[in-house]
Amino acid sequence: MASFRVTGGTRLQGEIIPQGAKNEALQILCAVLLTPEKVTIHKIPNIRDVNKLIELLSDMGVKVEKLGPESYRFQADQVNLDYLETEDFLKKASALRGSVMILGPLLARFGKGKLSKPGGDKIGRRRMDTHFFGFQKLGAKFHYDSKNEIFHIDGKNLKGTYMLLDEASVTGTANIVMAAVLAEGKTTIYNAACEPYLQQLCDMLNRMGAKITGVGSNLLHIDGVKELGGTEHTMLPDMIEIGSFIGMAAMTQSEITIKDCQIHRLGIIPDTFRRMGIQMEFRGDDIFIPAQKHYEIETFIDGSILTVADQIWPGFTPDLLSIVLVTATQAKGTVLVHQKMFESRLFFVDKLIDMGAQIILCDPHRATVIGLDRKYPLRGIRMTSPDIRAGVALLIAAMSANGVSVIDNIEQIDRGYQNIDARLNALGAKIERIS
Ligand SMILES: CC(=O)N[C@H]1[C@@H](OP(=O)(O)OP(=O)(O)OC[C@H]2O[C@@H](n3ccc(=O)[nH]c3=O)[C@H](O)[C@@H]2O)O[C@H](CO)[C@@H](O)[C@@H]1O
Ligand SMILES: C=C(OP(=O)(O)O)C(=O)O
Repeated sequence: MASFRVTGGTRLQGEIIPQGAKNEALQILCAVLLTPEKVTIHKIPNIRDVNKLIELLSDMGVKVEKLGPESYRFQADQVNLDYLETEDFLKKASALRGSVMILGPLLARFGKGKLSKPGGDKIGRRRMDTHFFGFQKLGAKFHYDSKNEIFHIDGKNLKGTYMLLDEASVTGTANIVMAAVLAEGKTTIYNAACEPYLQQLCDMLNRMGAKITGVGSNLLHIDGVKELGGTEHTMLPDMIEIGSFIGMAAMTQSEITIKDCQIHRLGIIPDTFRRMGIQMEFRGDDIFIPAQKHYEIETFIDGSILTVADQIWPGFTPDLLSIVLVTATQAKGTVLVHQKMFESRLFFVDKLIDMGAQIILCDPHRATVIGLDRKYPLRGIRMTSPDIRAGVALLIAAMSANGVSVIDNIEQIDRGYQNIDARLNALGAKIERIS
């Protein structure tokens, strides 16, 4: 297990380019299985989860050609379905959450799919019922081998239908859309998730010949087609990384410019950080954040405590709540952070409390942060990163703290943040990777 040794108290300065979006990449990479033709993808982040998925695709027989540091070409013209029967496949697939999205394409194109329980963050219950209900509505048969924790899905000749999803699951919607594009007839998906990741996936599928309308809304209409062709696709900048950099700049009193953010695709993210008192300026498509000694959290109009809660898109993404929370620890004012979706994502606050932050964990879903307004800096400590976003929140806390911190289990951070130590050190951070 590797660790970061972080010397706190340094200010960052300069420009940083966000990586391609992790959660978009996981969807887009799975979609290459839908066609025997070549698919070229740009701005693929060089992160653990994405690299594991590329390796899995390659082991399944997909031809993978690296064209440049962030560009690859894939061709799934000879997928080896026998590989799905191996222990190696089950083990590799269960190493990340995103692997679940190979099921939709496999079902659509080959009439069957199989997967062991996917990995990803241990942030509470992460059910997958929506995925399988959707496949079943399209006519597939689902079987769960509970002893070995293996999901089986079978069904040739999928038929389009109407479905109302029981929840707007992000990966669930992606999976069902990828199964439905090759089903016969019309599929309507209501209560679909509509994150930019999904908009990008649908746009890419349409370029491959799919017929999807309603993209960006929670009502998707899909006219099934017989086959899909190749295409070229470029990933959006990672909005979670952008939000992480905004919080990091505020906490460390740094002046940074986040380049090429595609601001119009960030939804409510910039406004949410503004409500935390963080100044930012849009300069074309860059976000400039000035060094700020103080930032004051707004109250609601009636004077009551601001609540920042997660919601399905276009609400505030749950993946940035840990960043909002850590940023609030040095703000002036109070905020209630309400993590509705996951029940184990706020427990990392005990580490921030050890560092000197004033936080009351009201229950597993809600934490009240009383900002210190920099009257007392956080203290460096040794801690473990429990999940990807808490990991970066702890990194931000350590960068702002007095003294040295050690963060263990940084594999969690490496899952989703590309070369983060080197990129931040280039701006003046002092982060050392130790093993
Ligand atoms: C690889 C990937 O893309 N992972 C993202 C994806 O995970 P993932 O697709 O696994 O998450 P889901 O959208 O399925 O669900 C997230 C959680 O929220 C709950 N839920 C979901 C929808 C809803 O309307 N109400 C509700 O309570 C679910 O039961 C689950 O506990 O979406 C999550 C929610 O944005 C993000 O945190 C993950 O980073
Ligand atoms: C929870 C996350 O990832 P995963 O779904 O891959 O665990 C995340 O990206 O914040």
